[in-house]
Amino acid sequence: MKVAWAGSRHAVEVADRMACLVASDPVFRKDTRTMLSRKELFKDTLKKAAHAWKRTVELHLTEEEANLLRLYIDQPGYVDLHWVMFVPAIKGQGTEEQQKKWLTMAYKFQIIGTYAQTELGHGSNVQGLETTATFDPSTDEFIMHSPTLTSSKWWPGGLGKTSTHAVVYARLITEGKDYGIHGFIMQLRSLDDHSPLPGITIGDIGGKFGSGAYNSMDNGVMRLDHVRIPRDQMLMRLAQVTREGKYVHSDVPKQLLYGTMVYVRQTIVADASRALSRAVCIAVRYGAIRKQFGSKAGGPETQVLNYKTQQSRLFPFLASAYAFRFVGQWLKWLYTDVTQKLESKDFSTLPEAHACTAGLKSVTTSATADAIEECQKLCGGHGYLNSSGLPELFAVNLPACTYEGDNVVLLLQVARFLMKTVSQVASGKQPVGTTAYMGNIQHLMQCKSVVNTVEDWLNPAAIKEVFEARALRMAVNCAQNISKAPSQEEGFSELSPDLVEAAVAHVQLIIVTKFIEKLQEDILGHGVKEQLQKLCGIYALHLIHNERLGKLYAQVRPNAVALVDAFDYTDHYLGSALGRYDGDVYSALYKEAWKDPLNETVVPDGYQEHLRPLLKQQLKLSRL
Ligand SMILES: CCCCC/C=C\C/C=C\C/C=C\C/C=C\C/C=C\C=C\C(=O)SCCNC(=O)CCNC(=O)[C@H](O)C(C)(C)COP(=O)(O)OP(=O)(O)OC[C@H]1O[C@@H](n2cnc3c(N)ncnc32)[C@H](O)[C@@H]1OP(=O)(O)O
Ligand SMILES: Cc1cc2nc3c(=O)[nH]c(=O)nc-3n(C[C@H](O)[C@H](O)[C@H](O)COP(=O)(O)OP(=O)(O)OC[C@H]3O[C@@H](n4cnc5c(N)ncnc54)[C@H](O)[C@@H]3O)c2cc1C
Repeated sequence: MKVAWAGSRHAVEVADRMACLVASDPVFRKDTRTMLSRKELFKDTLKKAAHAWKRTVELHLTEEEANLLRLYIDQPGYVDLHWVMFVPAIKGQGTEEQQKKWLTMAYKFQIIGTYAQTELGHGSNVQGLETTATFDPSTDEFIMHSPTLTSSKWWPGGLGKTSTHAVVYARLITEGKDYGIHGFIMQLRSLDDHSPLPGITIGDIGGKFGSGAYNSMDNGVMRLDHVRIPRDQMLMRLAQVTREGKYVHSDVPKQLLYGTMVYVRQTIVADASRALSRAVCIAVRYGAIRKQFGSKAGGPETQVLNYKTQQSRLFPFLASAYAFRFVGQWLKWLYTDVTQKLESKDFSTLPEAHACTAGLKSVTTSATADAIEECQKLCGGHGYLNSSGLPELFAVNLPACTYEGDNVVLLLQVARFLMKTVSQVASGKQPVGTTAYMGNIQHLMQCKSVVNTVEDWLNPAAIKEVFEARALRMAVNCAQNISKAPSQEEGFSELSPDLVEAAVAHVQLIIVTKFIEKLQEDILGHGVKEQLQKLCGIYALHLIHNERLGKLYAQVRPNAVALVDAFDYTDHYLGSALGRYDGDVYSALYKEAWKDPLNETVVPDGYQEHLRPLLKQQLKLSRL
């Protein structure tokens, strides 16, 4: 089962090695992280990142191993933005020459970069960004400026205190004309003493939700006051400005400017499956240990995991963790395929890549955030403790519903793609890729229920057809209602709640389809495929509230712990007294409690000043 989850024996081996490397290194301890002040936590993050780099160099780690090291350290910090966004942005939007110059320094960590797109006034609406980059032909420079308060760059990770450079997105103005948003490389801080360069005001935007969590990341604010950069620091793969100031657009779609976001969205689907699997691992293992209430005859108490209500709340999340893992593996293939096609100037699959990355990022992160919160409740009071690992897991992963694109905004992008497809089908064009099912419109719009017997509900072909019919009917219904509106734009706006639902149905069809396709592969291990088939059934049927679920839950229960052990997480990475592999929950909870600084003294600070006088006064009053 480990191989099915990890993807290959090699992946299992590398993951185990990196997880143990982190778990065995005291510098990477994280059990006291939620007890640190914001400044202590930030400094701890700098220490960990520097140590991780040192170990990477000492051990000659590969890029795959170094990424896993960063992942198992599990502490958001500037390195994430450097590797996950700054480097990909230069790769995707820089010329060969610019890549050579800047990536050489970035790979050697001679500079630390971030991705500065969002502003105080605009995040979702990229075309509404206000920062300006005005070309000055007299000096062959761009003048980078924040013309308004709302144009302040706001949120970029690492911007506050660590990044020395950034890819800054700004309105390109030359010869008096505004050509819209383009990317520029800017140095922000001195490489000698780390002080901000002239004209740059920069700092952290302040504390964020949850203790520990994303507070390890210095999300920053930056204002630019007519800062000059050389013309060759405009990322010029997609468009150029000549020495004379002429704007020249390359023969590539302007949406490639958004390429970095598409890349990160596809990685986030894998992150969501990982975060969800961690929460499910904790809740399932704890549910097998925790006993509450026994038979009336005074028999042994019952494992809470045996309660049908616990199973009906928890097992869909177990199934979703596997479903998101498999669709994330497919999405990584799709992204790679589209990127290869782009190299040969084949842009035909760009819309599909945008719709799939946007839709899957949205659906998986929303489901994961909701599931982690529910896993906290599934663990009762102890799920609320930081030592359970669940509050921090929730706090770190909740923003994934917003960063890299607000989930509703992204679903509306999917809806736009679906409406275009429906109109193309109406004009006789055969859809391909993830919308191919829409070409079967006659059959799917009229087909009676393809599932008549209870057993049909476990027939993958029948389930797939049910999800195709559901998605198609919702999309066609929206298209028909939009066509009745005074204009396409008004109709789209009026129908946007329904369009979001139709987009979710389409994305859930993709997830179900990829789970079914995964089960058609050779899957190693005795009985593994059968278990995955049950999880596929649970994932699909829980989305349409089917009465077969109870039987499936009962069939999965005996293997539930084995299914979460297959995630192969160390206790260090799981970071949970409830989810420990050895199940020694109560002694772990008790031990963790005493680490809290509040327990450093038996009589608490503040007693003499505030509690003792009060108690004495009340005692005196009671004797009057
Ligand atoms: C982080 C640490 C965690 C610790 C754990 C450790 C390790 C974990 C491993 C790695 C970390 C993983 C993840 C962490 C990474 C990120 C988190 C941290 C940082 C976050 C960074 C950010 O948030 S960066 C900023 C993100 N911002 C956005 O996403 C903005 C969203 N808005 C947009 O994308 C656009 O504004 C828009 C798409 C909504 C609208 O764009 P617009 O230009 O207005 O276009 P239209 O809507 O008019 O459409 C025009 C046509 O273009 C098509 N299109 C739009 N977008 C794209 C695209 N991206 N690709 C291709 N095509 C696109 C659109 O479909 C239209 O086409 P048609 O005209 O044919 O319909
Ligand atoms: C932890 C974290 C890290 C981040 N890191 C970075 C970073 O490194 N670099 C960077 O550039 N940015 C970063 N961001 C910013 C992030 O990308 C934006 O917050 C995100 O794109 C959402 O944009 P917004 O904040 O403007 O939300 P808004 O768009 O203002 O959303 C507010 C509400 O308006 C709704 N809404 C907006 N437009 C529409 C519409 N057309 N139709 C219907 N509803 C709509 C949304 O659904 C939402 O409910 C980060 C954010 C977070 C939380």
